[in-house]
Amino acid sequence: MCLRIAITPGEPAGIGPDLVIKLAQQMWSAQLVAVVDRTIIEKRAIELGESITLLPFEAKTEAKPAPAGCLYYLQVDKGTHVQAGQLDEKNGQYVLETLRIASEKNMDGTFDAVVTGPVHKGIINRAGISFSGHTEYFALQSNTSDVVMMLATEGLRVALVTTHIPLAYVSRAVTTERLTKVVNILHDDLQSKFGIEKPRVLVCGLNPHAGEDGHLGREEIETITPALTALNAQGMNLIGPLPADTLFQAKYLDNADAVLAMYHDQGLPVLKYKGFGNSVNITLGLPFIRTSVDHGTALDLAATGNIEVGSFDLAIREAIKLANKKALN
Ligand SMILES: NC(=O)c1ccc[n+]([C@@H]2O[C@H](COP(=O)([O-])OP(=O)(O)OC[C@H]3O[C@@H](n4cnc5c(N)ncnc54)[C@H](O)[C@@H]3O)[C@@H](O)[C@H]2O)c1
Ligand SMILES: N[C@H](C(=O)O)[C@H](O)COP(=O)(O)O
Repeated sequence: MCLRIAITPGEPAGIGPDLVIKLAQQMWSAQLVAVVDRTIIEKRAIELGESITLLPFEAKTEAKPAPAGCLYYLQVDKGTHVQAGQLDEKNGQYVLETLRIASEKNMDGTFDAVVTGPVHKGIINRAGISFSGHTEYFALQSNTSDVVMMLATEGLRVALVTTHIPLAYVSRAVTTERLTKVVNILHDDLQSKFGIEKPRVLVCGLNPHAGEDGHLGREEIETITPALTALNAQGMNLIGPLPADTLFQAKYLDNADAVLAMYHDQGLPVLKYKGFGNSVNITLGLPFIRTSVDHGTALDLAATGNIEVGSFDLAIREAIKLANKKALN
């Protein structure tokens, strides 16, 4: 069976189109379908000096991979002219529309997964649309109340209790209810998607030194420890809350399947320091498979050809692997 994978290149002024063009130079085992305005790809290919043949996607025909140098596309009309490196809010709605279509067509079974290129959250908001990230957007589109952001690189997986919220809101967002839901989603997906029978998860504290017995904050005593105790009583293997500044060392990580961080910049800088460009972002708990790159729009590099494709390549491979596993179950 040939899988069908939707690819959203993301912000058109960023490196998403470049990544798609470069990765289409090889033949994939699945049918990759870019959800995009074809003129963006054609123009960027000329700017990069790459050749690419675009093939219209037809859902009714049998899925088959495109030959190297070719790419299937599903047309979505852009809002305005695209200049590499120059954000334009008139394309904000266009970017969102590519995500909406990818989501809808994953929900209806047209696609087996979606791999997203980087979007610029700021310009979408400037277009008048409240948007904090793909993770939250896909949750909303698929009517899923709770999802979990997890990034993975060789030897390290980091999942987050909270995602794209201001730091000032984090303490209030780390509730027993949210922790319980996140741990359950993480546990289930580590088992079902990654084949880990009894996941062992290291859980960070929220405060410096995990609160230092309450002298540096009480969230560990009042919220995190009781939640972990209750979940461990149900048979989970959660270790923590541990001081986040010292848990990221081989001594602890070698025996762990994932780290659960309380907030974005507690866990992701460590993950990206270890594996930037070679990591994948996976949304857990969604009704469909979604992977993404570990980097942003890199506006400074659009149309230069001077980009690393490692993370996008990994995101596609991971999506294919997860979709194959799902198809076998
Ligand atoms: N998956 C996503 O949609 C995603 C992920 C992260 C950030 N973002 C968004 O991207 C925008 C820009 O964020 P930023 O400037 O913090 O991060 P960035 O990743 O765009 O850039 C950080 C640095 O890394 C470099 N870089 C990034 N990707 C690269 C690649 N593939 N090859 C070579 N160099 C690369 C850039 O040139 C820059 O120097 C923000 O709006 C942010 O929210 C989106
Ligand atoms: N938090 C992600 C990262 O740092 O790589 C990134 O902003 C993308 O998030 P979404 O997948 O929710 O867009």
